[in-house]
Formats: sequence, structure tokens, C-alpha cells
Amino acid sequence: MASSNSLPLYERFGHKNTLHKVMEFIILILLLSLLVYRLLSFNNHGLSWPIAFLCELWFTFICVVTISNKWNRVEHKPYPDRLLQRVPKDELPAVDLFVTTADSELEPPIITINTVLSLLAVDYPTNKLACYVSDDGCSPLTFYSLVEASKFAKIWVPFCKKYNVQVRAPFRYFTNNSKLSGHKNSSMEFKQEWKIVKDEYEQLSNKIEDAVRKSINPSDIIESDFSVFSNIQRNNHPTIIKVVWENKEGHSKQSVPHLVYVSREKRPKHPHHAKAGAMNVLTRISGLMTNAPYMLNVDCDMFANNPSIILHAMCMLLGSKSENENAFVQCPQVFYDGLKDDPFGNQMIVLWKYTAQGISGIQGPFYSGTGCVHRRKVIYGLFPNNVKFGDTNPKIINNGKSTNEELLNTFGKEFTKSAADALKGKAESPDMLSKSIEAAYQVAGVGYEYGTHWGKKVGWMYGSTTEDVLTGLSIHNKGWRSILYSPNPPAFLGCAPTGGPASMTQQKRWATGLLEILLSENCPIFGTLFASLQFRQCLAYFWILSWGLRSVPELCYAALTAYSIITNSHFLPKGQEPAYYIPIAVFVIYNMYTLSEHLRTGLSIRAWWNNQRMGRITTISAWLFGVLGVILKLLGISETVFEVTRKDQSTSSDEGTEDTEAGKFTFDESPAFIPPTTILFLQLTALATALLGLQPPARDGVGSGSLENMCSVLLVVCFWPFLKGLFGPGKYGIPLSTIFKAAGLALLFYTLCRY
Ligand SMILES: O=c1ccn([C@@H]2O[C@H](COP(=O)(O)OP(=O)(O)O[C@H]3O[C@H](CO)[C@@H](O)[C@H](O)[C@H]3O)[C@@H](O)[C@H]2O)c(=O)[nH]1
Ligand SMILES: [Mn+2]
Repeated sequence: MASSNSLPLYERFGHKNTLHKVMEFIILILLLSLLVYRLLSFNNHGLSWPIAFLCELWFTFICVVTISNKWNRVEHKPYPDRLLQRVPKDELPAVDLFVTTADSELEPPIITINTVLSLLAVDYPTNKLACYVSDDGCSPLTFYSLVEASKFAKIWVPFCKKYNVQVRAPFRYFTNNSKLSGHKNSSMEFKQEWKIVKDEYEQLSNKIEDAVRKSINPSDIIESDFSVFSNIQRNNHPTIIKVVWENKEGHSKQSVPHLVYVSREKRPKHPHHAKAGAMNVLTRISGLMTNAPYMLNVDCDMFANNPSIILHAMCMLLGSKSENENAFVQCPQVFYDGLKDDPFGNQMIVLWKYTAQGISGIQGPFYSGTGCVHRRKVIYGLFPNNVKFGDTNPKIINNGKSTNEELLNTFGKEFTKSAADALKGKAESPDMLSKSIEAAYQVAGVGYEYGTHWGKKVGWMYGSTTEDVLTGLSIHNKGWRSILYSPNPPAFLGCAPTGGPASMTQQKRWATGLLEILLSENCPIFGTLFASLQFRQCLAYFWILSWGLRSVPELCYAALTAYSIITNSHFLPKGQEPAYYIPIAVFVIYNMYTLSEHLRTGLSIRAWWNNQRMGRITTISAWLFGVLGVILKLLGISETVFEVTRKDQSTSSDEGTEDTEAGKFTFDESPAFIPPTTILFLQLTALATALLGLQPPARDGVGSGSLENMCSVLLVVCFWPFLKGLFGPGKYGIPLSTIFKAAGLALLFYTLCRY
């Protein structure tokens, strides 16, 4: 792809942020002085002093890591026009598109097919794309929906390209443009086509809705295709691979990319490795069918919102100085129809902006599971120094040699040739998908991976419920870099979980998975010591992998607050000491700092507050339980499982009544709600003790003071949703059993404090 045209295909811009850096340093200095104060006054205080010291040591360390993470924030800008000038359209590299779904109830098929349709319609030559859908739910409904969607795609894809439609997920397109009036394009032809396409989409969604409601049996419709689904159990069934649509027309205005449905074999006694397992099967099947050198993967709810995204990603992957620089391009996770002011604190807008851009300036963003384009070679375990374009003897294992035997041991028999081709950069694929179906069945079986390196050295890595971070880490360990790309409009949009329980499930899984990595042989420290992970990237990984661990110091600090008031002792400096102002200053500056991050991102004060509050709630509920989950796993008592997050169907505008309720916190029987409820009870008890003058006399003359009281009030304010939950009806109320358990724990704590 050499060309005289030497303009770069993408550029990198740094952000200066002096004010933030100054604030970060002030906070760090204040925290350090608090530590010094603790050390100087270590004697004459009880047990609360060392506990507070350890907590503050942790907070200080996290502060240092955060400073490192955000030190050089960078952004990237691609130049697709330059790419198109340099590479003729039909010489652009092929890209395989992966969509995963796992449960047709939690992940309604209409959502999945919208994602698929948006991918099929991206602005990229259709003969260079192939879309593979993995269905771990083995659901005939999902399959039926895909078959119907592929028929609709034949008018949808050409329509989008002809009129340069911006949002190519039809459900979004038609809710945003539900009336033709006010549309930019007003030609007669457009109006007619728009109406036809809209009608067709309505029919499609009605069909799927009907099928979901069981009023029609999908098997009546395409019988022969459906027989394989009869009497099938989700967790015990053979592989099903169906070429839903094969593009035999090449690249033309009317053509639609290949679409393949895959439900890999599942057997109760064989581990399936959740999403990581599904991704590896997709990698192999696509390797046999199309073997594209690049692979995009999205979760079933993450539709392509920016039709140029693949072209843009290609700029960054093809435009690096050498091919051995960037392993993958990750787009931020952005959500559509996000609730106003982020009441559940899970839209992560500030996180993606400040932290991810910062890490982008070190070795590159973490791989976050969706909205990411990988080089296939990288997924096959290649090291950057082994990649030479068209290298005839690629080395997978970093010892300089790769024999056929190595390939066989690594990838398995049926896959040796495909892997060798991909590693060599040979882009030959069979001219007919159906020719490779038989081999595809073999690589999708439960037994295929035994004796190979899938999940260990190549492919998506096993051993964590956050397989994404683990897979990205193994790539960074090899010395690869990665790129964060945040285009406007956002590349992909998905659904953020709403309601308390769904958020808790997700956060618990993340905390578990991340901690699993930290406590395994994949701990990033080894990556820095023995492999090519940069030191600051190691810190960045530590920052995310330790999310769950944060619950411990936060819980201790909250408990100390109550303990001090109940026993009339103190763990924070007293009014007459100069150190009194340290915690106050930390509190004020830290909040100004986070507030300014939110305001600069265009978010409201309310959104800032919600994020602060949910930060505290999530940490001592879901994250704490994540830690417990890992401890149980380490003790061999239980296994960690991948619980899929519920994806709510888009709340359309006519459900206005629901809106005000949507942001309200909801509860279920989950034990994760016990610790926050307990903490709330403890603070209320403590404050009541203080207000009613029931505190025992202070032992050393200095009892609890204003700082402890302020802390306690602050905690009550943070846990306000739980206070309301004590009295809320139905799902808005904390279940009685949870309340009793929490009250019991609080009483136990109180008694232990007093005696
Ligand atoms: O056994 C499984 C379980 C899940 N999935 C798919 O994995 C994706 C992510 O699941 P979801 O429940 O939406 O989890 P989230 O917490 O929203 O996902 C984030 O976190 C996960 C790791 O915890 C990553 O895998 C995801 O890519 C990332 O978006 C979905 O497409 C699922 O269909 C499977 O294919 N098989
Ligand atoms: Mn998701």
C-alpha cells in the first residue's frame, strides 16, 4: 500500500489541563500530610487510628494512580479521505463483524437485529464485510428474527446508502424521524421510498413481536430451517450454523454483506467460557469462511451509530507508522436514551472522557468488550516485533520459529491452514461460504479447544467474567499499543442498565471479573516485570482491576464514622488541631475537581451528584459482593458466573408517564443491598445517639467531634435512595428480609461497640 502521498491517515492531539493537574497535586499533598499527622499521633489512640491510616494509605495510592492515568490525555482524529485517495475502495481490507447474544428474553431479538442491520449498512464495500451472530441462547426466535431481518436488509441497506442515512439502526431512525415532514430530503422519490421502508420495518417488527408473543410459531414459517431447533435445550445441544444470507453479487449498490447465524455446541459437562468462548468460536468460524484480517465486535445492543466507523478505524490501523504498532481501536461505550442526569451512575461519560483518554496517552485504552476493531493476527497471539507485512514465516510464540506442529498445537487441526494464512496476511477465502460449513461445524464443537491454546495463548482469554479486560491485557503485555477513538456522533450506542438490580448485577460481575485477573497469574505486575507492559499502563490496569477492593477501605471508613460517634471517640482530627482542616480541604477540593470534570463534559450538577452518590453505593454493595464472589471461588466453594444484563427495549416517547419513575432506585432480594442498608442504619443510630445525648463519656476527654458528625450526615445523604427504599412500595422498597438482616447486623455492630 505504498504511496507517494505521505500525509498521515490519522493524528494524535494532546490535551493540556493545568488546572486539573494542580488540583490533583494539592489533593495528593493534603492526603500525604494526613498520613504524616496519623503517624505523628499514632500512640494515644485506639484501634481506629491504624484502621484509618490503612484506609487513607489506600486512598493516597489511588490518588497517585489517578494522577498517572490522567497525566497525558490524548485524542485521535482520522482522515478517511486520505485513505480513500490512497487505497481504491475495492482494495480496502475485509472486516468480519461479530455480534454476541445470549438470551432472547433478557436481550430481545428486535434489539439484536437492529444492531445487525446497522452493521450490514455501514459505509464500507459490502463484499468486504461479513456479519456473524453468536447466539448462546440457541433461540429459534433469534434465528427467525435474523432471517426476517436479512430480507428487510435488502431494502434497508441500499436505502441507507442512497440517501446517506445517518443512523442505520431502523428503530432509532424511525423514532427520530417518525414523521416525514421536517426531513431534510424532500424529493418525491425519497418520500415514496421512505414510506415503503418504514412500512416494511413495521411489518418486520410486528412479525417479531408476534413470534415473541407466541401467537405464531416461527416453525410454521420456515420449516426446514427450524427443525434443528425442535426440542432443544439451551445448555445441551449440537452446533447450529446457518448461512442466513450469502452475498454473491460482490460490491454493488444493491448488495448486502454475508450474514451467518451460529449457536455453538453446548454440553453440561463442558465449560463454555461465556462470552469469551462465544468469541473464540466466531473467530474460528469466520476464519474458515472469510478470514478477514480485521474483526469488529459488538454486544447485541450496541448498534453502529456512525456509519463511517469502520473506515475511520481502518485509518488508524492502516495509518500507523508500522503495522506493529496498534493492536486494536476501541470506541467508548455510549448509551442511547440514557436517563436524565444518569441516576444510576452507569453512563460512564466522564470516565471515558478523562480516564480513558488519559490511559490512551500511555499504552492505549483497555479493550472493553464492545465497539472494538482488532487485527486478527493480534488475536492469534502475534507479538509486535514478529509482524512484517507478508512475512512468510510468522512466529506466534516469541522464540523466532513457528512450525506446522506449533500451529497445530496452538490452533487445532482444522484450523491450521486458516491460521497460517491469517498470520501471513494472505487474504484468500473460499468463494462460497457453504463450502466451509462442514469444517465450521468441527471448530464450533465443545471438544475442539482441548489440547489447543485457545483461551490461554490465543483468542479471547478465559478465566475471568471480564474477558475483555483480560484479553486486552494479554495484548498490551506483548508490547502492543491501542487507540481510543471517540467520534462525534458516537460510533456505537447501546443500552445502559436501568434500575438498581440490573446495575448491581453488572457492577458485581465487573468487580468479580476484574479481581479474578488481579489475583491470577495474569496480574499486570508480572506483565511489567517479565513482559512488555509499560509501568504506568500496569498502574492503569491496577486502577481498574482493584475496583472491587475499594469496597474494603470505604466500608471501614463508613463503619469507623459510626463507631466513633457511638463510642464517643474520634478518628478524625479535632477542631483545635491544625490538621482539622486537612480532611475538610480534601473534601472540598476533591468535589470541586470532580464537579469541574462533569461540567466540562457538559453534564449537570445533578449528574455529578448522582455519580458521586452511586459511586459510594456501588462500592459497598455490588463491588463488595464481587470481592466475596472471588473469595468463594478461591476457596473452591463456588464458581463465578456471567450473568447477562437485561436490555430494556427503547422507551419510546409515548411512554411519558414511565419517565419520572425510571430514574427511581429499585430493589430486589439481592444480598448486595444488605451492606448499604446496614451502613444507613448505623449512621442513623449514630446520629440519633449523638442528638439524644446518649453517647458514653469520652474516655480520654476528647470525644467524637464535628468531622465525624459531618461524615455521618454525608453518608446518610449518599444513601438517601435506601432511606426512601425503607418506605417505598413494591420494587421501590427494600424487601423486608433485607431490612431485617441489615437491622440485625447494625444491632450487632452497635452492641459490640458499646461493650
Ligand atoms: O454466555 C454468554 C454471556 C454473555 N454473552 C454476551 O456478552 C455480551 C455482554 O453481556 P452484557 O450482559 O451486556 O454485559 P455488560 O456488562 O453490559 O457488558 C460489558 O462487560 C462485559 C464483561 O463483563 C463485556 O463482555 C461486554 O462486552 C461489555 O460491554 C452480550 O452481547 C451477551 O450476549 C455471550 O455471548 N455469552
Ligand atoms: Mn451490555
